Amino acid sequence: MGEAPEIFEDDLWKVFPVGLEPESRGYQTATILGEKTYVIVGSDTESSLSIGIQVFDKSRGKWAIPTVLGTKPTSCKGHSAVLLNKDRILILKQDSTPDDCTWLLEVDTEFVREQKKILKTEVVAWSKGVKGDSPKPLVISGPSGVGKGTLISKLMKEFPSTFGFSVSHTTRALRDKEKDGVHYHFTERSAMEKEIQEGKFLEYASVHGNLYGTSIEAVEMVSDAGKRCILDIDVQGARSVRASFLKAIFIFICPPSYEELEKRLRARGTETEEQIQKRLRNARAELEQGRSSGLFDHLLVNDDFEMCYKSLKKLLGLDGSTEAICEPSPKMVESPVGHSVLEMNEKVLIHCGTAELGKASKNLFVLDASSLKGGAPGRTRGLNMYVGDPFADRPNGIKRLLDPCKLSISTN
Ligand SMILES: Nc1nc2c(ncn2[C@@H]2O[C@H](COP(=O)(O)OP(=O)(O)O)[C@@H](O)[C@H]2O)c(=O)[nH]1
Ligand SMILES: Nc1ncnc2c1ncn2[C@@H]1O[C@H](COP(=O)(O)OP(=O)(O)O)[C@@H](O)[C@H]1O
Repeated sequence: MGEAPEIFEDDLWKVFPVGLEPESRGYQTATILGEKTYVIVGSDTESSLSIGIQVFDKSRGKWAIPTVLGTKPTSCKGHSAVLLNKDRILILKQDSTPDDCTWLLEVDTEFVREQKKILKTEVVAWSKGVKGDSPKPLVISGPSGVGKGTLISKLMKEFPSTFGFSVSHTTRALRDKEKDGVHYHFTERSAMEKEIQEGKFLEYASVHGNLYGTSIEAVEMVSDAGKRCILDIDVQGARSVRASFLKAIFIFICPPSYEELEKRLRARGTETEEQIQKRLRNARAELEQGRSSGLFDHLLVNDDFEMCYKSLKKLLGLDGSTEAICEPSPKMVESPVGHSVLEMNEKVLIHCGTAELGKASKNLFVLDASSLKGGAPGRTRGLNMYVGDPFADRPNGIKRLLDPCKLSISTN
């Protein structure tokens, strides 16, 4: 599927890189941006369920295999590709589920340009397209034993469909009552370091002698479910998130006194004396930074637990008794089963590929890409799809189509 420019028909395949000669490729699209042509090759054979990318630089007459960042889509029976905003390629996967059909390959966005400078190679980056926006995540920090976990658990219990927890990775040992994949992803240091190298983490830090980190996927999975993501991370991590692409609300929890903090840590009984001493030493620096750095939007003192919980709910606008954070839950873009696409002024026309004559006009969808948010290394949000006609607001425009074809298109 997708339009391959003429140049590919004969000439380029003669110089196509080893391993991607015509016989071995399943299907491909070619998208031109300036001097570069991005060839996206998919295969739906069982041995190779992946999408590969090659870049042809016309000015140098050379092919390059770029460094590919971000979570990649799995392959499918075919895809359409269209250049969007002159910096990314919109990919619609054929025959895929609604939550997996829309992907973006960034080829010249700010993020990609930055990565090209750092890595000194050709770089492209994937992100998944998601309909609507997501609620701003909450970053909650504070010294060990201050009560972060207790506050977060209570909030999630009272508002289960509003909040979701970002499950961090850590190299520390599992405590009694903790579950792998629920409280943390307990992992080996070497495996975690490898994933950090691969750009899969939003932030990471060495805390009390162990490595902790938030994967991009951990946050995006909560947002995909339409929930506000809560990150329980240390001050170093909060600083990294502040500097990242993620726009969040930063809350610092303080103890009423250092002595009370020590009392709570001991009463919890989950650490050895040596570990308690280490946590208490670190608490001094954390409290200083948390209180004075200007990093946090809100400071809460956890003296009386119920009072502190009430203050937390108040600042989140949850002091009413019902569960209500009035932000729309994002839904994945739903797309037609088979299609061809064409880009016009930030609107993408998607033509449903049924062969039935006379029904063609009913199968026109418009994807509005004029207010995209986010992007690699996370999700691209703000893609909106509707049935209709992009010229509807023009005097001589084609009549707006309101008759959805058999496919369901979700709206906000
Ligand atoms: N930077 C960072 N810190 C984390 C992450 N997950 C947990 N932490 C922090 O690591 C510290 C230790 O956490 P933990 O071992 O669960 O002990 P606790 O805070 O005493 O319950 C706390 O300050 C957490 O906020 C993470 O993904 N990134
Ligand atoms: N306001 C409070 N007053 C007294 N004890 C508290 C209060 N908040 C939390 N705790 C207790 O302090 C201990 C540490 O709390 P926890 O939530 O595990 O801290 P953190 O996640 O910040 O390390 C727990 O045993 C918890 O029950």
